[in-house]
Amino acid sequence: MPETAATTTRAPDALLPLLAPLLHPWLPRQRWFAGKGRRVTGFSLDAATELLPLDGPGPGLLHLLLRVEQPGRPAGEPADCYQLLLGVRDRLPPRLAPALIGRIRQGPLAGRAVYEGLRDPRLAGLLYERLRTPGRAGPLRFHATRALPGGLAPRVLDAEQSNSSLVFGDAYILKIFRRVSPGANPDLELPLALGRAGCDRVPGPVAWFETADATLGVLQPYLHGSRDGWRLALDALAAGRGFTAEARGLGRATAEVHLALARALPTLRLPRAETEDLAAAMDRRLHAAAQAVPALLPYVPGLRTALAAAGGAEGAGAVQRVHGDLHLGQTLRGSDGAWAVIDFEGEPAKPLDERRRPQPALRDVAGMLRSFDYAARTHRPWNAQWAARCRAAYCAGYAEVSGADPRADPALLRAYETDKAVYEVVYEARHRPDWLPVPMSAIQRLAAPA
Ligand SMILES: Nc1ncnc2c1ncn2[C@@H]1O[C@H](COP(=O)(O)OP(=O)(O)O)[C@@H](O)[C@H]1O
Ligand SMILES: O=P(O)(O)O[C@H]1O[C@H](CO)[C@@H](O[C@H]2O[C@H](CO)[C@@H](O)[C@H](O)[C@H]2O)[C@H](O)[C@H]1O
Repeated sequence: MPETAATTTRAPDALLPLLAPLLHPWLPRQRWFAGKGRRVTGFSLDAATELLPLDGPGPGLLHLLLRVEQPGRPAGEPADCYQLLLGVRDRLPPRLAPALIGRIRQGPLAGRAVYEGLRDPRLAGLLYERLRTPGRAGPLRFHATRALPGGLAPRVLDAEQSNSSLVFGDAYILKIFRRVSPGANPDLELPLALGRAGCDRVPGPVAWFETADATLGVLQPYLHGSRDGWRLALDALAAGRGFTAEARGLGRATAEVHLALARALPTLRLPRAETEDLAAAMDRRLHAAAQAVPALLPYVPGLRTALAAAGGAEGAGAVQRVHGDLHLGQTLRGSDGAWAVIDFEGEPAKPLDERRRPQPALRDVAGMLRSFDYAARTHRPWNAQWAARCRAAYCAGYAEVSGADPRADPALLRAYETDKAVYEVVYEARHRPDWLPVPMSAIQRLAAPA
């Protein structure tokens, strides 16, 4: 693969002391920073690539794979690795002032402003140009599956969540993974497989970039004019409208995706010992969660009972690749009314090999059922009936396409809902403490006898 332009891979030892004082206060404030609530005790660099020189006349663009040391890491596990794209300029134009991270204090680059490179259209445009022109830049490899148009204006998507996304000319969206783990990211792997299986519910990747062992970013068609299921659900609630037709359509779309994943990738029937392992893993997650969020402690015995069903329930052993973090915010309804499913990364807090493991398709169904509950709970007054009707319509739509009604295995569904609600408690405690009561109300329900 050709080196597509002059690229310097900086000696990390020289850069890190200059950047560390700036990154130290900035990093924990980012929504996508997964290590919230734990001190940052040090940094190291896996790679530092100058996509544009830092000491040239124009803005520099520095790509970093940064390891962040924090206490409490299990023995033998590496520190979390984050992908950063830093802009470096002498003078920051006023429109980029909000993107400032800090100014370098010493060395040959002293006085230069370091800022979020993705917020600079010039630098974001350069990244897109790299994707259009497959090749290498230091350790970074760029791939494209088709010819892509040039000259598309970039903008950052402000709905910043676990990752960062850039839209180019309302034609393509580039997701930059923030926490990077070795292995194929399912957000590239699954949409590619779904495309091969002829599933048109998922926008297919048209370009991506990676290192030898990790996926770093994926470009896919931007569904211009679409609205996400979460916003649509909240709008319906605010207007006092039901959402059952939409929920049924979502159930149908989920089943189509599951059927296509089962065609494209292996499905398995696990022996009882292995389903017991799945249930044991849920139990371990519950205990870890209760340590992290003590409010869970009184509910642990009841939740354990609900989780145990995952070991022995009827359908527990039928597993396949799944979405892994399905909720209303991962669905988009186009102007034609058709639903698309996005973000196949799985739960960002879980290790990659766990996210890629085949699981019962009910895991995704349970995720979406939780989401209807979330939407209803964020509305005042709480509209329990609205959620119940959506949940029933979603399951009915799913059954119409797949031939299997998720409600036929209530104990298994409840186990997966419980696992999801436990995950949500930890997620909210870390990222949005004000939202903690939402999954806690589900915890109370799920911990009570069925
Ligand atoms: N193909 C797409 N077309 C239109 N909007 C999209 C598309 N993919 C993602 N989005 C928008 O970007 C947001 C973030 O994307 P997502 O994949 O969920 O990222 P994250 O992993 O950061 O949660 C979504 O909520 C959605 O609004
Ligand atoms: O979309 P992400 O991959 O970043 O997923 C994470 O963030 C979600 C919130 O943005 C979180 O979802 C939870 O909140 C939603 C409402 O904001 C709700 O619809 C979901 O049902 C609920 O799980 C998700 O869990 C987390 O992984």
